[in-house]
Amino acid sequence: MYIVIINPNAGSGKGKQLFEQLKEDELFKKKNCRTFLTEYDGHAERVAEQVAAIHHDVIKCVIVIGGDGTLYEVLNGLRKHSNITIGFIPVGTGNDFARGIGQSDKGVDLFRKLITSSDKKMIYTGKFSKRQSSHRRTRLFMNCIGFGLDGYVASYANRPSFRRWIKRFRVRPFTYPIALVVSLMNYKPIEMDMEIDGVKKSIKESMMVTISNSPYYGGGMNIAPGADITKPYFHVLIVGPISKWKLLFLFVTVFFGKHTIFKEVTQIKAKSVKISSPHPLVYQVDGHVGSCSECTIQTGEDQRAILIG
Ligand SMILES: Nc1ncnc2c1ncn2[C@@H]1O[C@H](COP(=O)(O)OP(=O)(O)OP(=O)(O)O)[C@@H](O)[C@H]1O
Repeated sequence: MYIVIINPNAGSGKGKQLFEQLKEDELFKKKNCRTFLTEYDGHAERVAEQVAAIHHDVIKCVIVIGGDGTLYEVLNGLRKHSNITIGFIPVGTGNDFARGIGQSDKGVDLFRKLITSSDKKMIYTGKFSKRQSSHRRTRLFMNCIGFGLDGYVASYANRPSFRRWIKRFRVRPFTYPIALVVSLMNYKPIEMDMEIDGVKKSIKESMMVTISNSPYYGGGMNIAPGADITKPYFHVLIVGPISKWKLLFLFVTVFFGKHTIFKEVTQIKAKSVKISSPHPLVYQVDGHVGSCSECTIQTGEDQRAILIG
């Protein structure tokens, strides 16, 4: 059985457009895919969880049609069923997961490839656990988790009014760069303590810390050049104190993966990172925004098969 979970709103309506095309596709009709359209934030996760609980032994693959945020939700909905393969058709704003695994096909063609081929990639999913008041909550992620400026940019980019503006002026590929420029205006560096593979590091001032499983984020920014989701370690990037103008310039070079040559940038490979701060830290994880004062991030344990077509 194929399960297809579609976010119709992803990519400002691209999800819905693709669904309309798929409904006319012979292979889609023949395979009798069970299709679910998401209706709200968190719906994809609920659907994936419920469907897997009932049909886990007959599901061939869960195909996600959406952006990285929808993929993140489905991954978490399936977290008790690591044997279920995921297929992903990107129709989002950023599409960084697909870029990271080198998937260039799109739309109906990609759907046909995923259904007819059995080529899979085993990937490591990241895991983060934050302390919220008295309890801990563990979640999985595909691409990256970023603290500080990263969180502010994602939060701005997710605002419905900003998304409407982006759609109106047809500047969707520039969603994250524009959000970055606006967020930077009022941004203040963060203070934190880190523990990287057990080694303590106290950071008085940092613009951002990004822990990446995959090279890209923000719609094609090569934030962790060389990161590989099939390897059991993260690329941790720490940007120290830096002027706002220089940081803007640094972000131009991120598209070419050249930002690591700046003296303010430190890049470390690690399996486990612990972050704590006396102040709430805003973060983004695969485009979802949150805040916490302590977080542990790990990789190397959870593996999952991804259909690559
Ligand atoms: N029907 C819906 N209406 C509004 N929001 C939705 C709906 N379905 C899902 N969502 C929420 O929209 C969020 C963003 O969607 P998604 O990430 O798929 O697209 P995107 O933001 O365009 O792409 P990207 O993450 O690649 O930048 C999802 O994480 C989910 O919480």
